[in-house]
Amino acid sequence: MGLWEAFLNWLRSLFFKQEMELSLIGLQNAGKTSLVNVIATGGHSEDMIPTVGFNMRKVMKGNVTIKLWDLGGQPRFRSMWERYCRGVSAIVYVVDAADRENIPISKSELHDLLCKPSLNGIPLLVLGNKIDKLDAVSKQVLIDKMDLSSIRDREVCCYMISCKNSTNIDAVISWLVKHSNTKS
Ligand SMILES: Nc1nc2c(ncn2[C@@H]2O[C@H](COP(=O)(O)OP(=O)(O)OP(=O)(O)O)[C@@H](O)[C@H]2O)c(=O)[nH]1
Ligand SMILES: [Mg+2]
Repeated sequence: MGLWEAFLNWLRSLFFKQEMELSLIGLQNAGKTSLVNVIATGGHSEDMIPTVGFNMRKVMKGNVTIKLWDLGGQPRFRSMWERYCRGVSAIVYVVDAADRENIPISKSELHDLLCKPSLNGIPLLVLGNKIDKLDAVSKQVLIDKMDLSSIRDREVCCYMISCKNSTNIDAVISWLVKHSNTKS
């Protein structure tokens, strides 16, 4: 970053509240909690405990404070998703790209959620996780299977990531930081 750009960013930070609130959604075992961990500490663990209900974590990235709602993905927790997505700066939807069998369920849960009028217009970041696995689908296949092109009422972006190998996590963080001013 050049000196002038850094100066402008600093100036901008004085006028804009660099804060954002996000919700992490997706089926159980998709890797939502792993994503929070890799964003917060850079670490990955194989044995994770399924999230019961939800967890809240605050992470600082540069001068942006990101408040993350990490929700449980098991069927019994899915009815809470909408409540925790209301008013957030962005919805991050995590999909296990290697679990081909469950992608159709993930798709229908996503589209059911986006139908809710309270979530109108909230930007969506879809993450195909676990691309370190050999049977992970490609980005184009994920976009098709999740029917992302049918979503027209909001900004949609998709990245393929691996929490295990930290692949593309930097792209995720810069997308998030770029969307932090929406609440200012
Ligand atoms: N190979 C591989 N495994 C991963 C990756 N990310 C997460 N996992 C594993 O996937 C499993 C589930 O991860 P979690 O982060 O607990 O999944 P979750 O989406 O939070 O699940 P719930 O809390 O039940 O909704 C764990 O065994 C992780 O180690 C990845 O990028 N690659
Ligand atoms: Mg979890």
